[in-house]
Formats: sequence, C-alpha cells, structure tokens
Amino acid sequence: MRTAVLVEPTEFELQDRERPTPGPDDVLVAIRDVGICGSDIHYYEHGRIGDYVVEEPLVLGHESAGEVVEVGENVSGLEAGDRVALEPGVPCRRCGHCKRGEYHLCESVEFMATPPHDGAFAEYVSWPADFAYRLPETVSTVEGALCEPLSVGLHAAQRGNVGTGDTVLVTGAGPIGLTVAEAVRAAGATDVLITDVVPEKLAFARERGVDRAIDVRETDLATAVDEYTDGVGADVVVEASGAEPSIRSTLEGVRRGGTVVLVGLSEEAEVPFDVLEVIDNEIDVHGSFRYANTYPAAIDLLADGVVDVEGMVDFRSSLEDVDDAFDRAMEPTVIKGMISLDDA
Ligand SMILES: NC(=O)C1=CN([C@@H]2O[C@H](COP(=O)(O)OP(=O)(O)OC[C@H]3O[C@@H](n4cnc5c(N)ncnc54)[C@H](O)[C@@H]3O)[C@@H](O)[C@H]2O)C=CC1
Ligand SMILES: CC(=O)[C@H](N)C(=O)O
Repeated sequence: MRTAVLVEPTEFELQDRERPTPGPDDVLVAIRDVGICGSDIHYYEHGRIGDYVVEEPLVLGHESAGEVVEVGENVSGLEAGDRVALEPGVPCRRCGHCKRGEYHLCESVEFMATPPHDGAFAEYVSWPADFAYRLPETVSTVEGALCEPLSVGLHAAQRGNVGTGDTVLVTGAGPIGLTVAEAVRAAGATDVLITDVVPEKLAFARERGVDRAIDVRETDLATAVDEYTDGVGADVVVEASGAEPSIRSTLEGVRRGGTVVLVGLSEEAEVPFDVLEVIDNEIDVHGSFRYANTYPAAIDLLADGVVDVEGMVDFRSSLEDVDDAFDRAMEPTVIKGMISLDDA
C-alpha cells in the first residue's frame, strides 16, 4: 500500500508498505481523508515536538476517516462498507484514568503520528474498532477526519463549563480556535469574540458568524472586551493560539469569577501569569488536553448541521503531492489542508 513517510525533517518519501492485517478487535480502514494538523507541520519542519522526537521514519496524519474494508473476528457493530472516523489516541483501558473515563490522560496512550506511532497518511490503517466511529450518510469523510480538531474544541468548551447565554472570548483563529468557537456556540454561548494577528483569519472568523473579531496588533484586548461586555469581561476565555502574549492576556479578557481554559501549547513551558489577579478575581484556570468521549457528540453535531468544519478546508491534495500540500498548509492564511486518497 502507498504511504507518505517523513524520513527526515522536511523530507517525505512515498513508500510501498505491506497492507496491515487487522487483529481480532480491529477494523481495516481504507483511508479517504486526513487533515494536516499544526503538529504534523511541526514534526515536518523540526523533527520534534518537545520530548517527542522523530528518530525513525514516521507516517504523519492523525485527523482521519475512511471506509471499513475488513473487520476482525471479535468486532461487532461495524462491517465492510461502513465509513468511519478514527479517534487517534488509544489508551490502555486498564489504568485509573481509563477507568474514570478520562482516558485521554492515560500515561500509555498510543497516539497516531506521535513518535514512535505511525499515523494515517497511508492507504490503509488497522485500528481498534472501539476507536472507529460510524459516520451517518450525511457526514462526509472530510467531516469525519475533522472530528479530531472539533473534539479538541468540544473538550475545551466542556472544560470551561460553557453554558447558555455565556460570552466567550477565544484567542487565536486557527483551526483550533475556530472549532472552539463552533463548540461554545453549540454549548449555548450567545456571544463569541475571537482574536488573531492575521487579518484574513479574522475576516474568515467574521464570515463564520463570530460576534466580534479583534486584531490584537491594533486593538487593546481589555478595551475591546470591556466595550463589548459593558466592563464586565467574558465569562469564559479559551486560549487557542499558544502565543505567549495571548496566554498572558487571557486575564485581561475574563470577568471576575470567570474561567480561563488553556488549550494553545506555548513554545515555552513557563509563561508569566499574574497569580494575584487569579486569586483576587477568583478565576478558574483549566488546562485542556485533547479530549475523551467526544467523537459521538462531534458526529451528531455534524449530522444535525449544528457545527461546520468542512468550511475550514482550504484545499485537498493527494498523497503523492504531500510535499506541496505541506508547503501550502504552512502559508499563514491557510486554515486547513487535507490529504485525500482515491476510493479504495
Ligand atoms: N491542548 C490540546 O489538546 C491541543 C493544543 N493544540 C494547540 O493549540 C494551538 C492552536 O492550534 P492551531 O489552531 O492548529 O494552530 P495555528 O497555528 O493554526 O493557529 C494559531 C492562531 O493563533 C494566531 N495568533 C498568533 N499570535 C497570536 C496572538 N498574540 N493573539 C491571538 N492570536 C494569535 C495565529 O495567527 C493563528 O491564526 C497550538 O498551540 C496547538 O499546538 C492543538 C491541538 C490540541
Ligand atoms: C498537539 C496536537 O496538535 C495534536 N493534535 C496532539 O493532540 O498531539
């Protein structure tokens, strides 16, 4: 089968690899669509993300969906011909975190396209059936693949306990910020403000219906939020840029007694944060890491037309054109590129 393998930073090689054989609890999936995520780009450019270093050739791509072509002998509920979204992180299912249902915190999660685990830029992936979710007819495999970033947004909204009538400030209008915006709307937020430093990203967010798009290069964030909220501040701020100034600015946007959710991963592990402000204003600060149990909700929301992810896609490219696709995906105005494979 065809695979695109990252053999060195900035170097993909198209390799012909043996088609995997599904184990008894697995499904073999002919991959149709795979999103290019910021983490794929980071591995492509730098060969590492923090402690995760690409030491062996690695197949990238963890936002994927396709068609089941074979099922293992123990699998029920899925059959050949079903289209599925693949949840990319598979936990041990036995540890305390798994048993509590917070399986995304399992220390033994094997996550696609995170060294040493291969991802989905491949014709076929064999995957545990309980992490493969059937897509209804009305949900495309592009949408199925983008259940992954949508899940990051849904989990962030849950971490922020976003509720009906809330005003939410999202910092960063990349794919994650945009899925957060979709998720908080679905959770009942009535006012969504978003920031960025790229005018095209802000214009796009505006087209998607955010109530206020703030260019923080030109506009003081605290003033803009105060104007919008009559000096109160946002109920919830979700940081989705990873930029250090933006992380620090979350405390300028949140109301007293409000919640800050940190999703964006800073280049630096330590970012100065005014703890006196946090205490004095009784701010709840939550980290948000990936997601758990979000795929069924993501698929339902897509099927019901409550959220949109397909509109974020700027282009679809082929496995053979993966180099060109990554070059395009790195352009600052591009939101989401996809690698799409022919029907298997
Ligand atoms: N916690 C988690 O589970 C996950 C975290 N992430 C992280 O979330 C962040 C966002 O991911 P993507 O949307 O894919 O990244 P992205 O790089 O495509 O988007 C970030 C956006 O922030 C904007 N930005 C840069 N500086 C800014 C500033 N000072 N104020 C406001 N906006 C600013 C950029 O122009 C860009 O539009 C990244 O740090 C990524 O690593 C991504 C996936 C999961
Ligand atoms: C941080 C990422 O972008 C990636 N989606 C991951 O969950 O590892």
